[in-house]
Amino acid sequence: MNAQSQFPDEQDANGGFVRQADEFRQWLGTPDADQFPAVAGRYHLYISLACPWASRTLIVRNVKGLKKAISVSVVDPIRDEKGWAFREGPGYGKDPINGFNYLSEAYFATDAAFKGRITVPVLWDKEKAVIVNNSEDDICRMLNDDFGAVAESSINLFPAELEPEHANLAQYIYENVNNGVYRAGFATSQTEYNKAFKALFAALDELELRLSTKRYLFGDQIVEADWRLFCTLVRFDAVYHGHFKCNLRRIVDYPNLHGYLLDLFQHPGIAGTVNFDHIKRHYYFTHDDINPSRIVPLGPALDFTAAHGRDALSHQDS
Ligand SMILES: N[C@@H](CCC(=O)N[C@@H](CS)C(=O)NCC(=O)O)C(=O)O
Repeated sequence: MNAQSQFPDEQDANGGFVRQADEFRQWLGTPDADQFPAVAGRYHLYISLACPWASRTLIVRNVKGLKKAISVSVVDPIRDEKGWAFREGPGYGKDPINGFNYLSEAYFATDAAFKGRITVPVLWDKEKAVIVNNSEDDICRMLNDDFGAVAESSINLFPAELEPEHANLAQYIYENVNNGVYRAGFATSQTEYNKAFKALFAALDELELRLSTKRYLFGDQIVEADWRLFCTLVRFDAVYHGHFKCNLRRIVDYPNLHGYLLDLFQHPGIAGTVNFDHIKRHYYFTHDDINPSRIVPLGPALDFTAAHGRDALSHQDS
């Protein structure tokens, strides 16, 4: 018999965690350009700084130079039975756009019959007052592709010449690392936990090797898959290692992954997207099936300002 699941609707018969599909998948610019033109000032991102999926959208917004064009608000990291809420606190605040108390209000304003889990990130259209999209993959792609000259940076996080390898690696990272830590943490049977755990550490070993000769996943250029991997790595030692029982090794035990993590953390616009108070309080407090005492550990000591030593790998290949 399997243990009680954190999300009973997202559990298979073997005790494996099967994530729900994103519900809102409309696109900015073409082909829905009349509906949702990609213009400055019209869209708002609702995020949690605890959430790895939402943080990726914030990172893409920052590195693309869309801070002025797309506004952001941050929910309270503590999610209770009413879901994500807007309250005043350190690093989060009230909803400046709609005055919502709960993120669920955005979902029900868009679809009164919505029945799934209320998740971040959400890309909100201030003009139509609806959710455009709640898939972080779609949102990252739209922020990269669709804002043209509105984006202050011309960096391309999805270079055409790297496809399809980039998409394949992103999918591999999603399955084994980003969602792999959740599959380990939310498993309700030993067998499913073991499977997720082994796949996760096999993937980390493979990525460690890959990063021994390349500064970033594809050489000198930072692409979306790097930020995707970063969002899990930066949370790993603080929460996944303990809370999700991903404890074969820590990221500090992998010389290349650790240096790579520090390198990305120290990239302009990134450190401010990482909030360990939100990250730790969210995971340890909110998943009460996994941590019923809701005690938030005080450690580990982490130093993201240490020298990363990765510059030497630049220009070696790619
Ligand atoms: N859209 C993402 C998932 C987003 C997601 O699950 N976000 C979490 C926070 S990390 C959330 O909002 N959870 C709300 C809940 O569990 O009720 C995906 O399907 O891959």
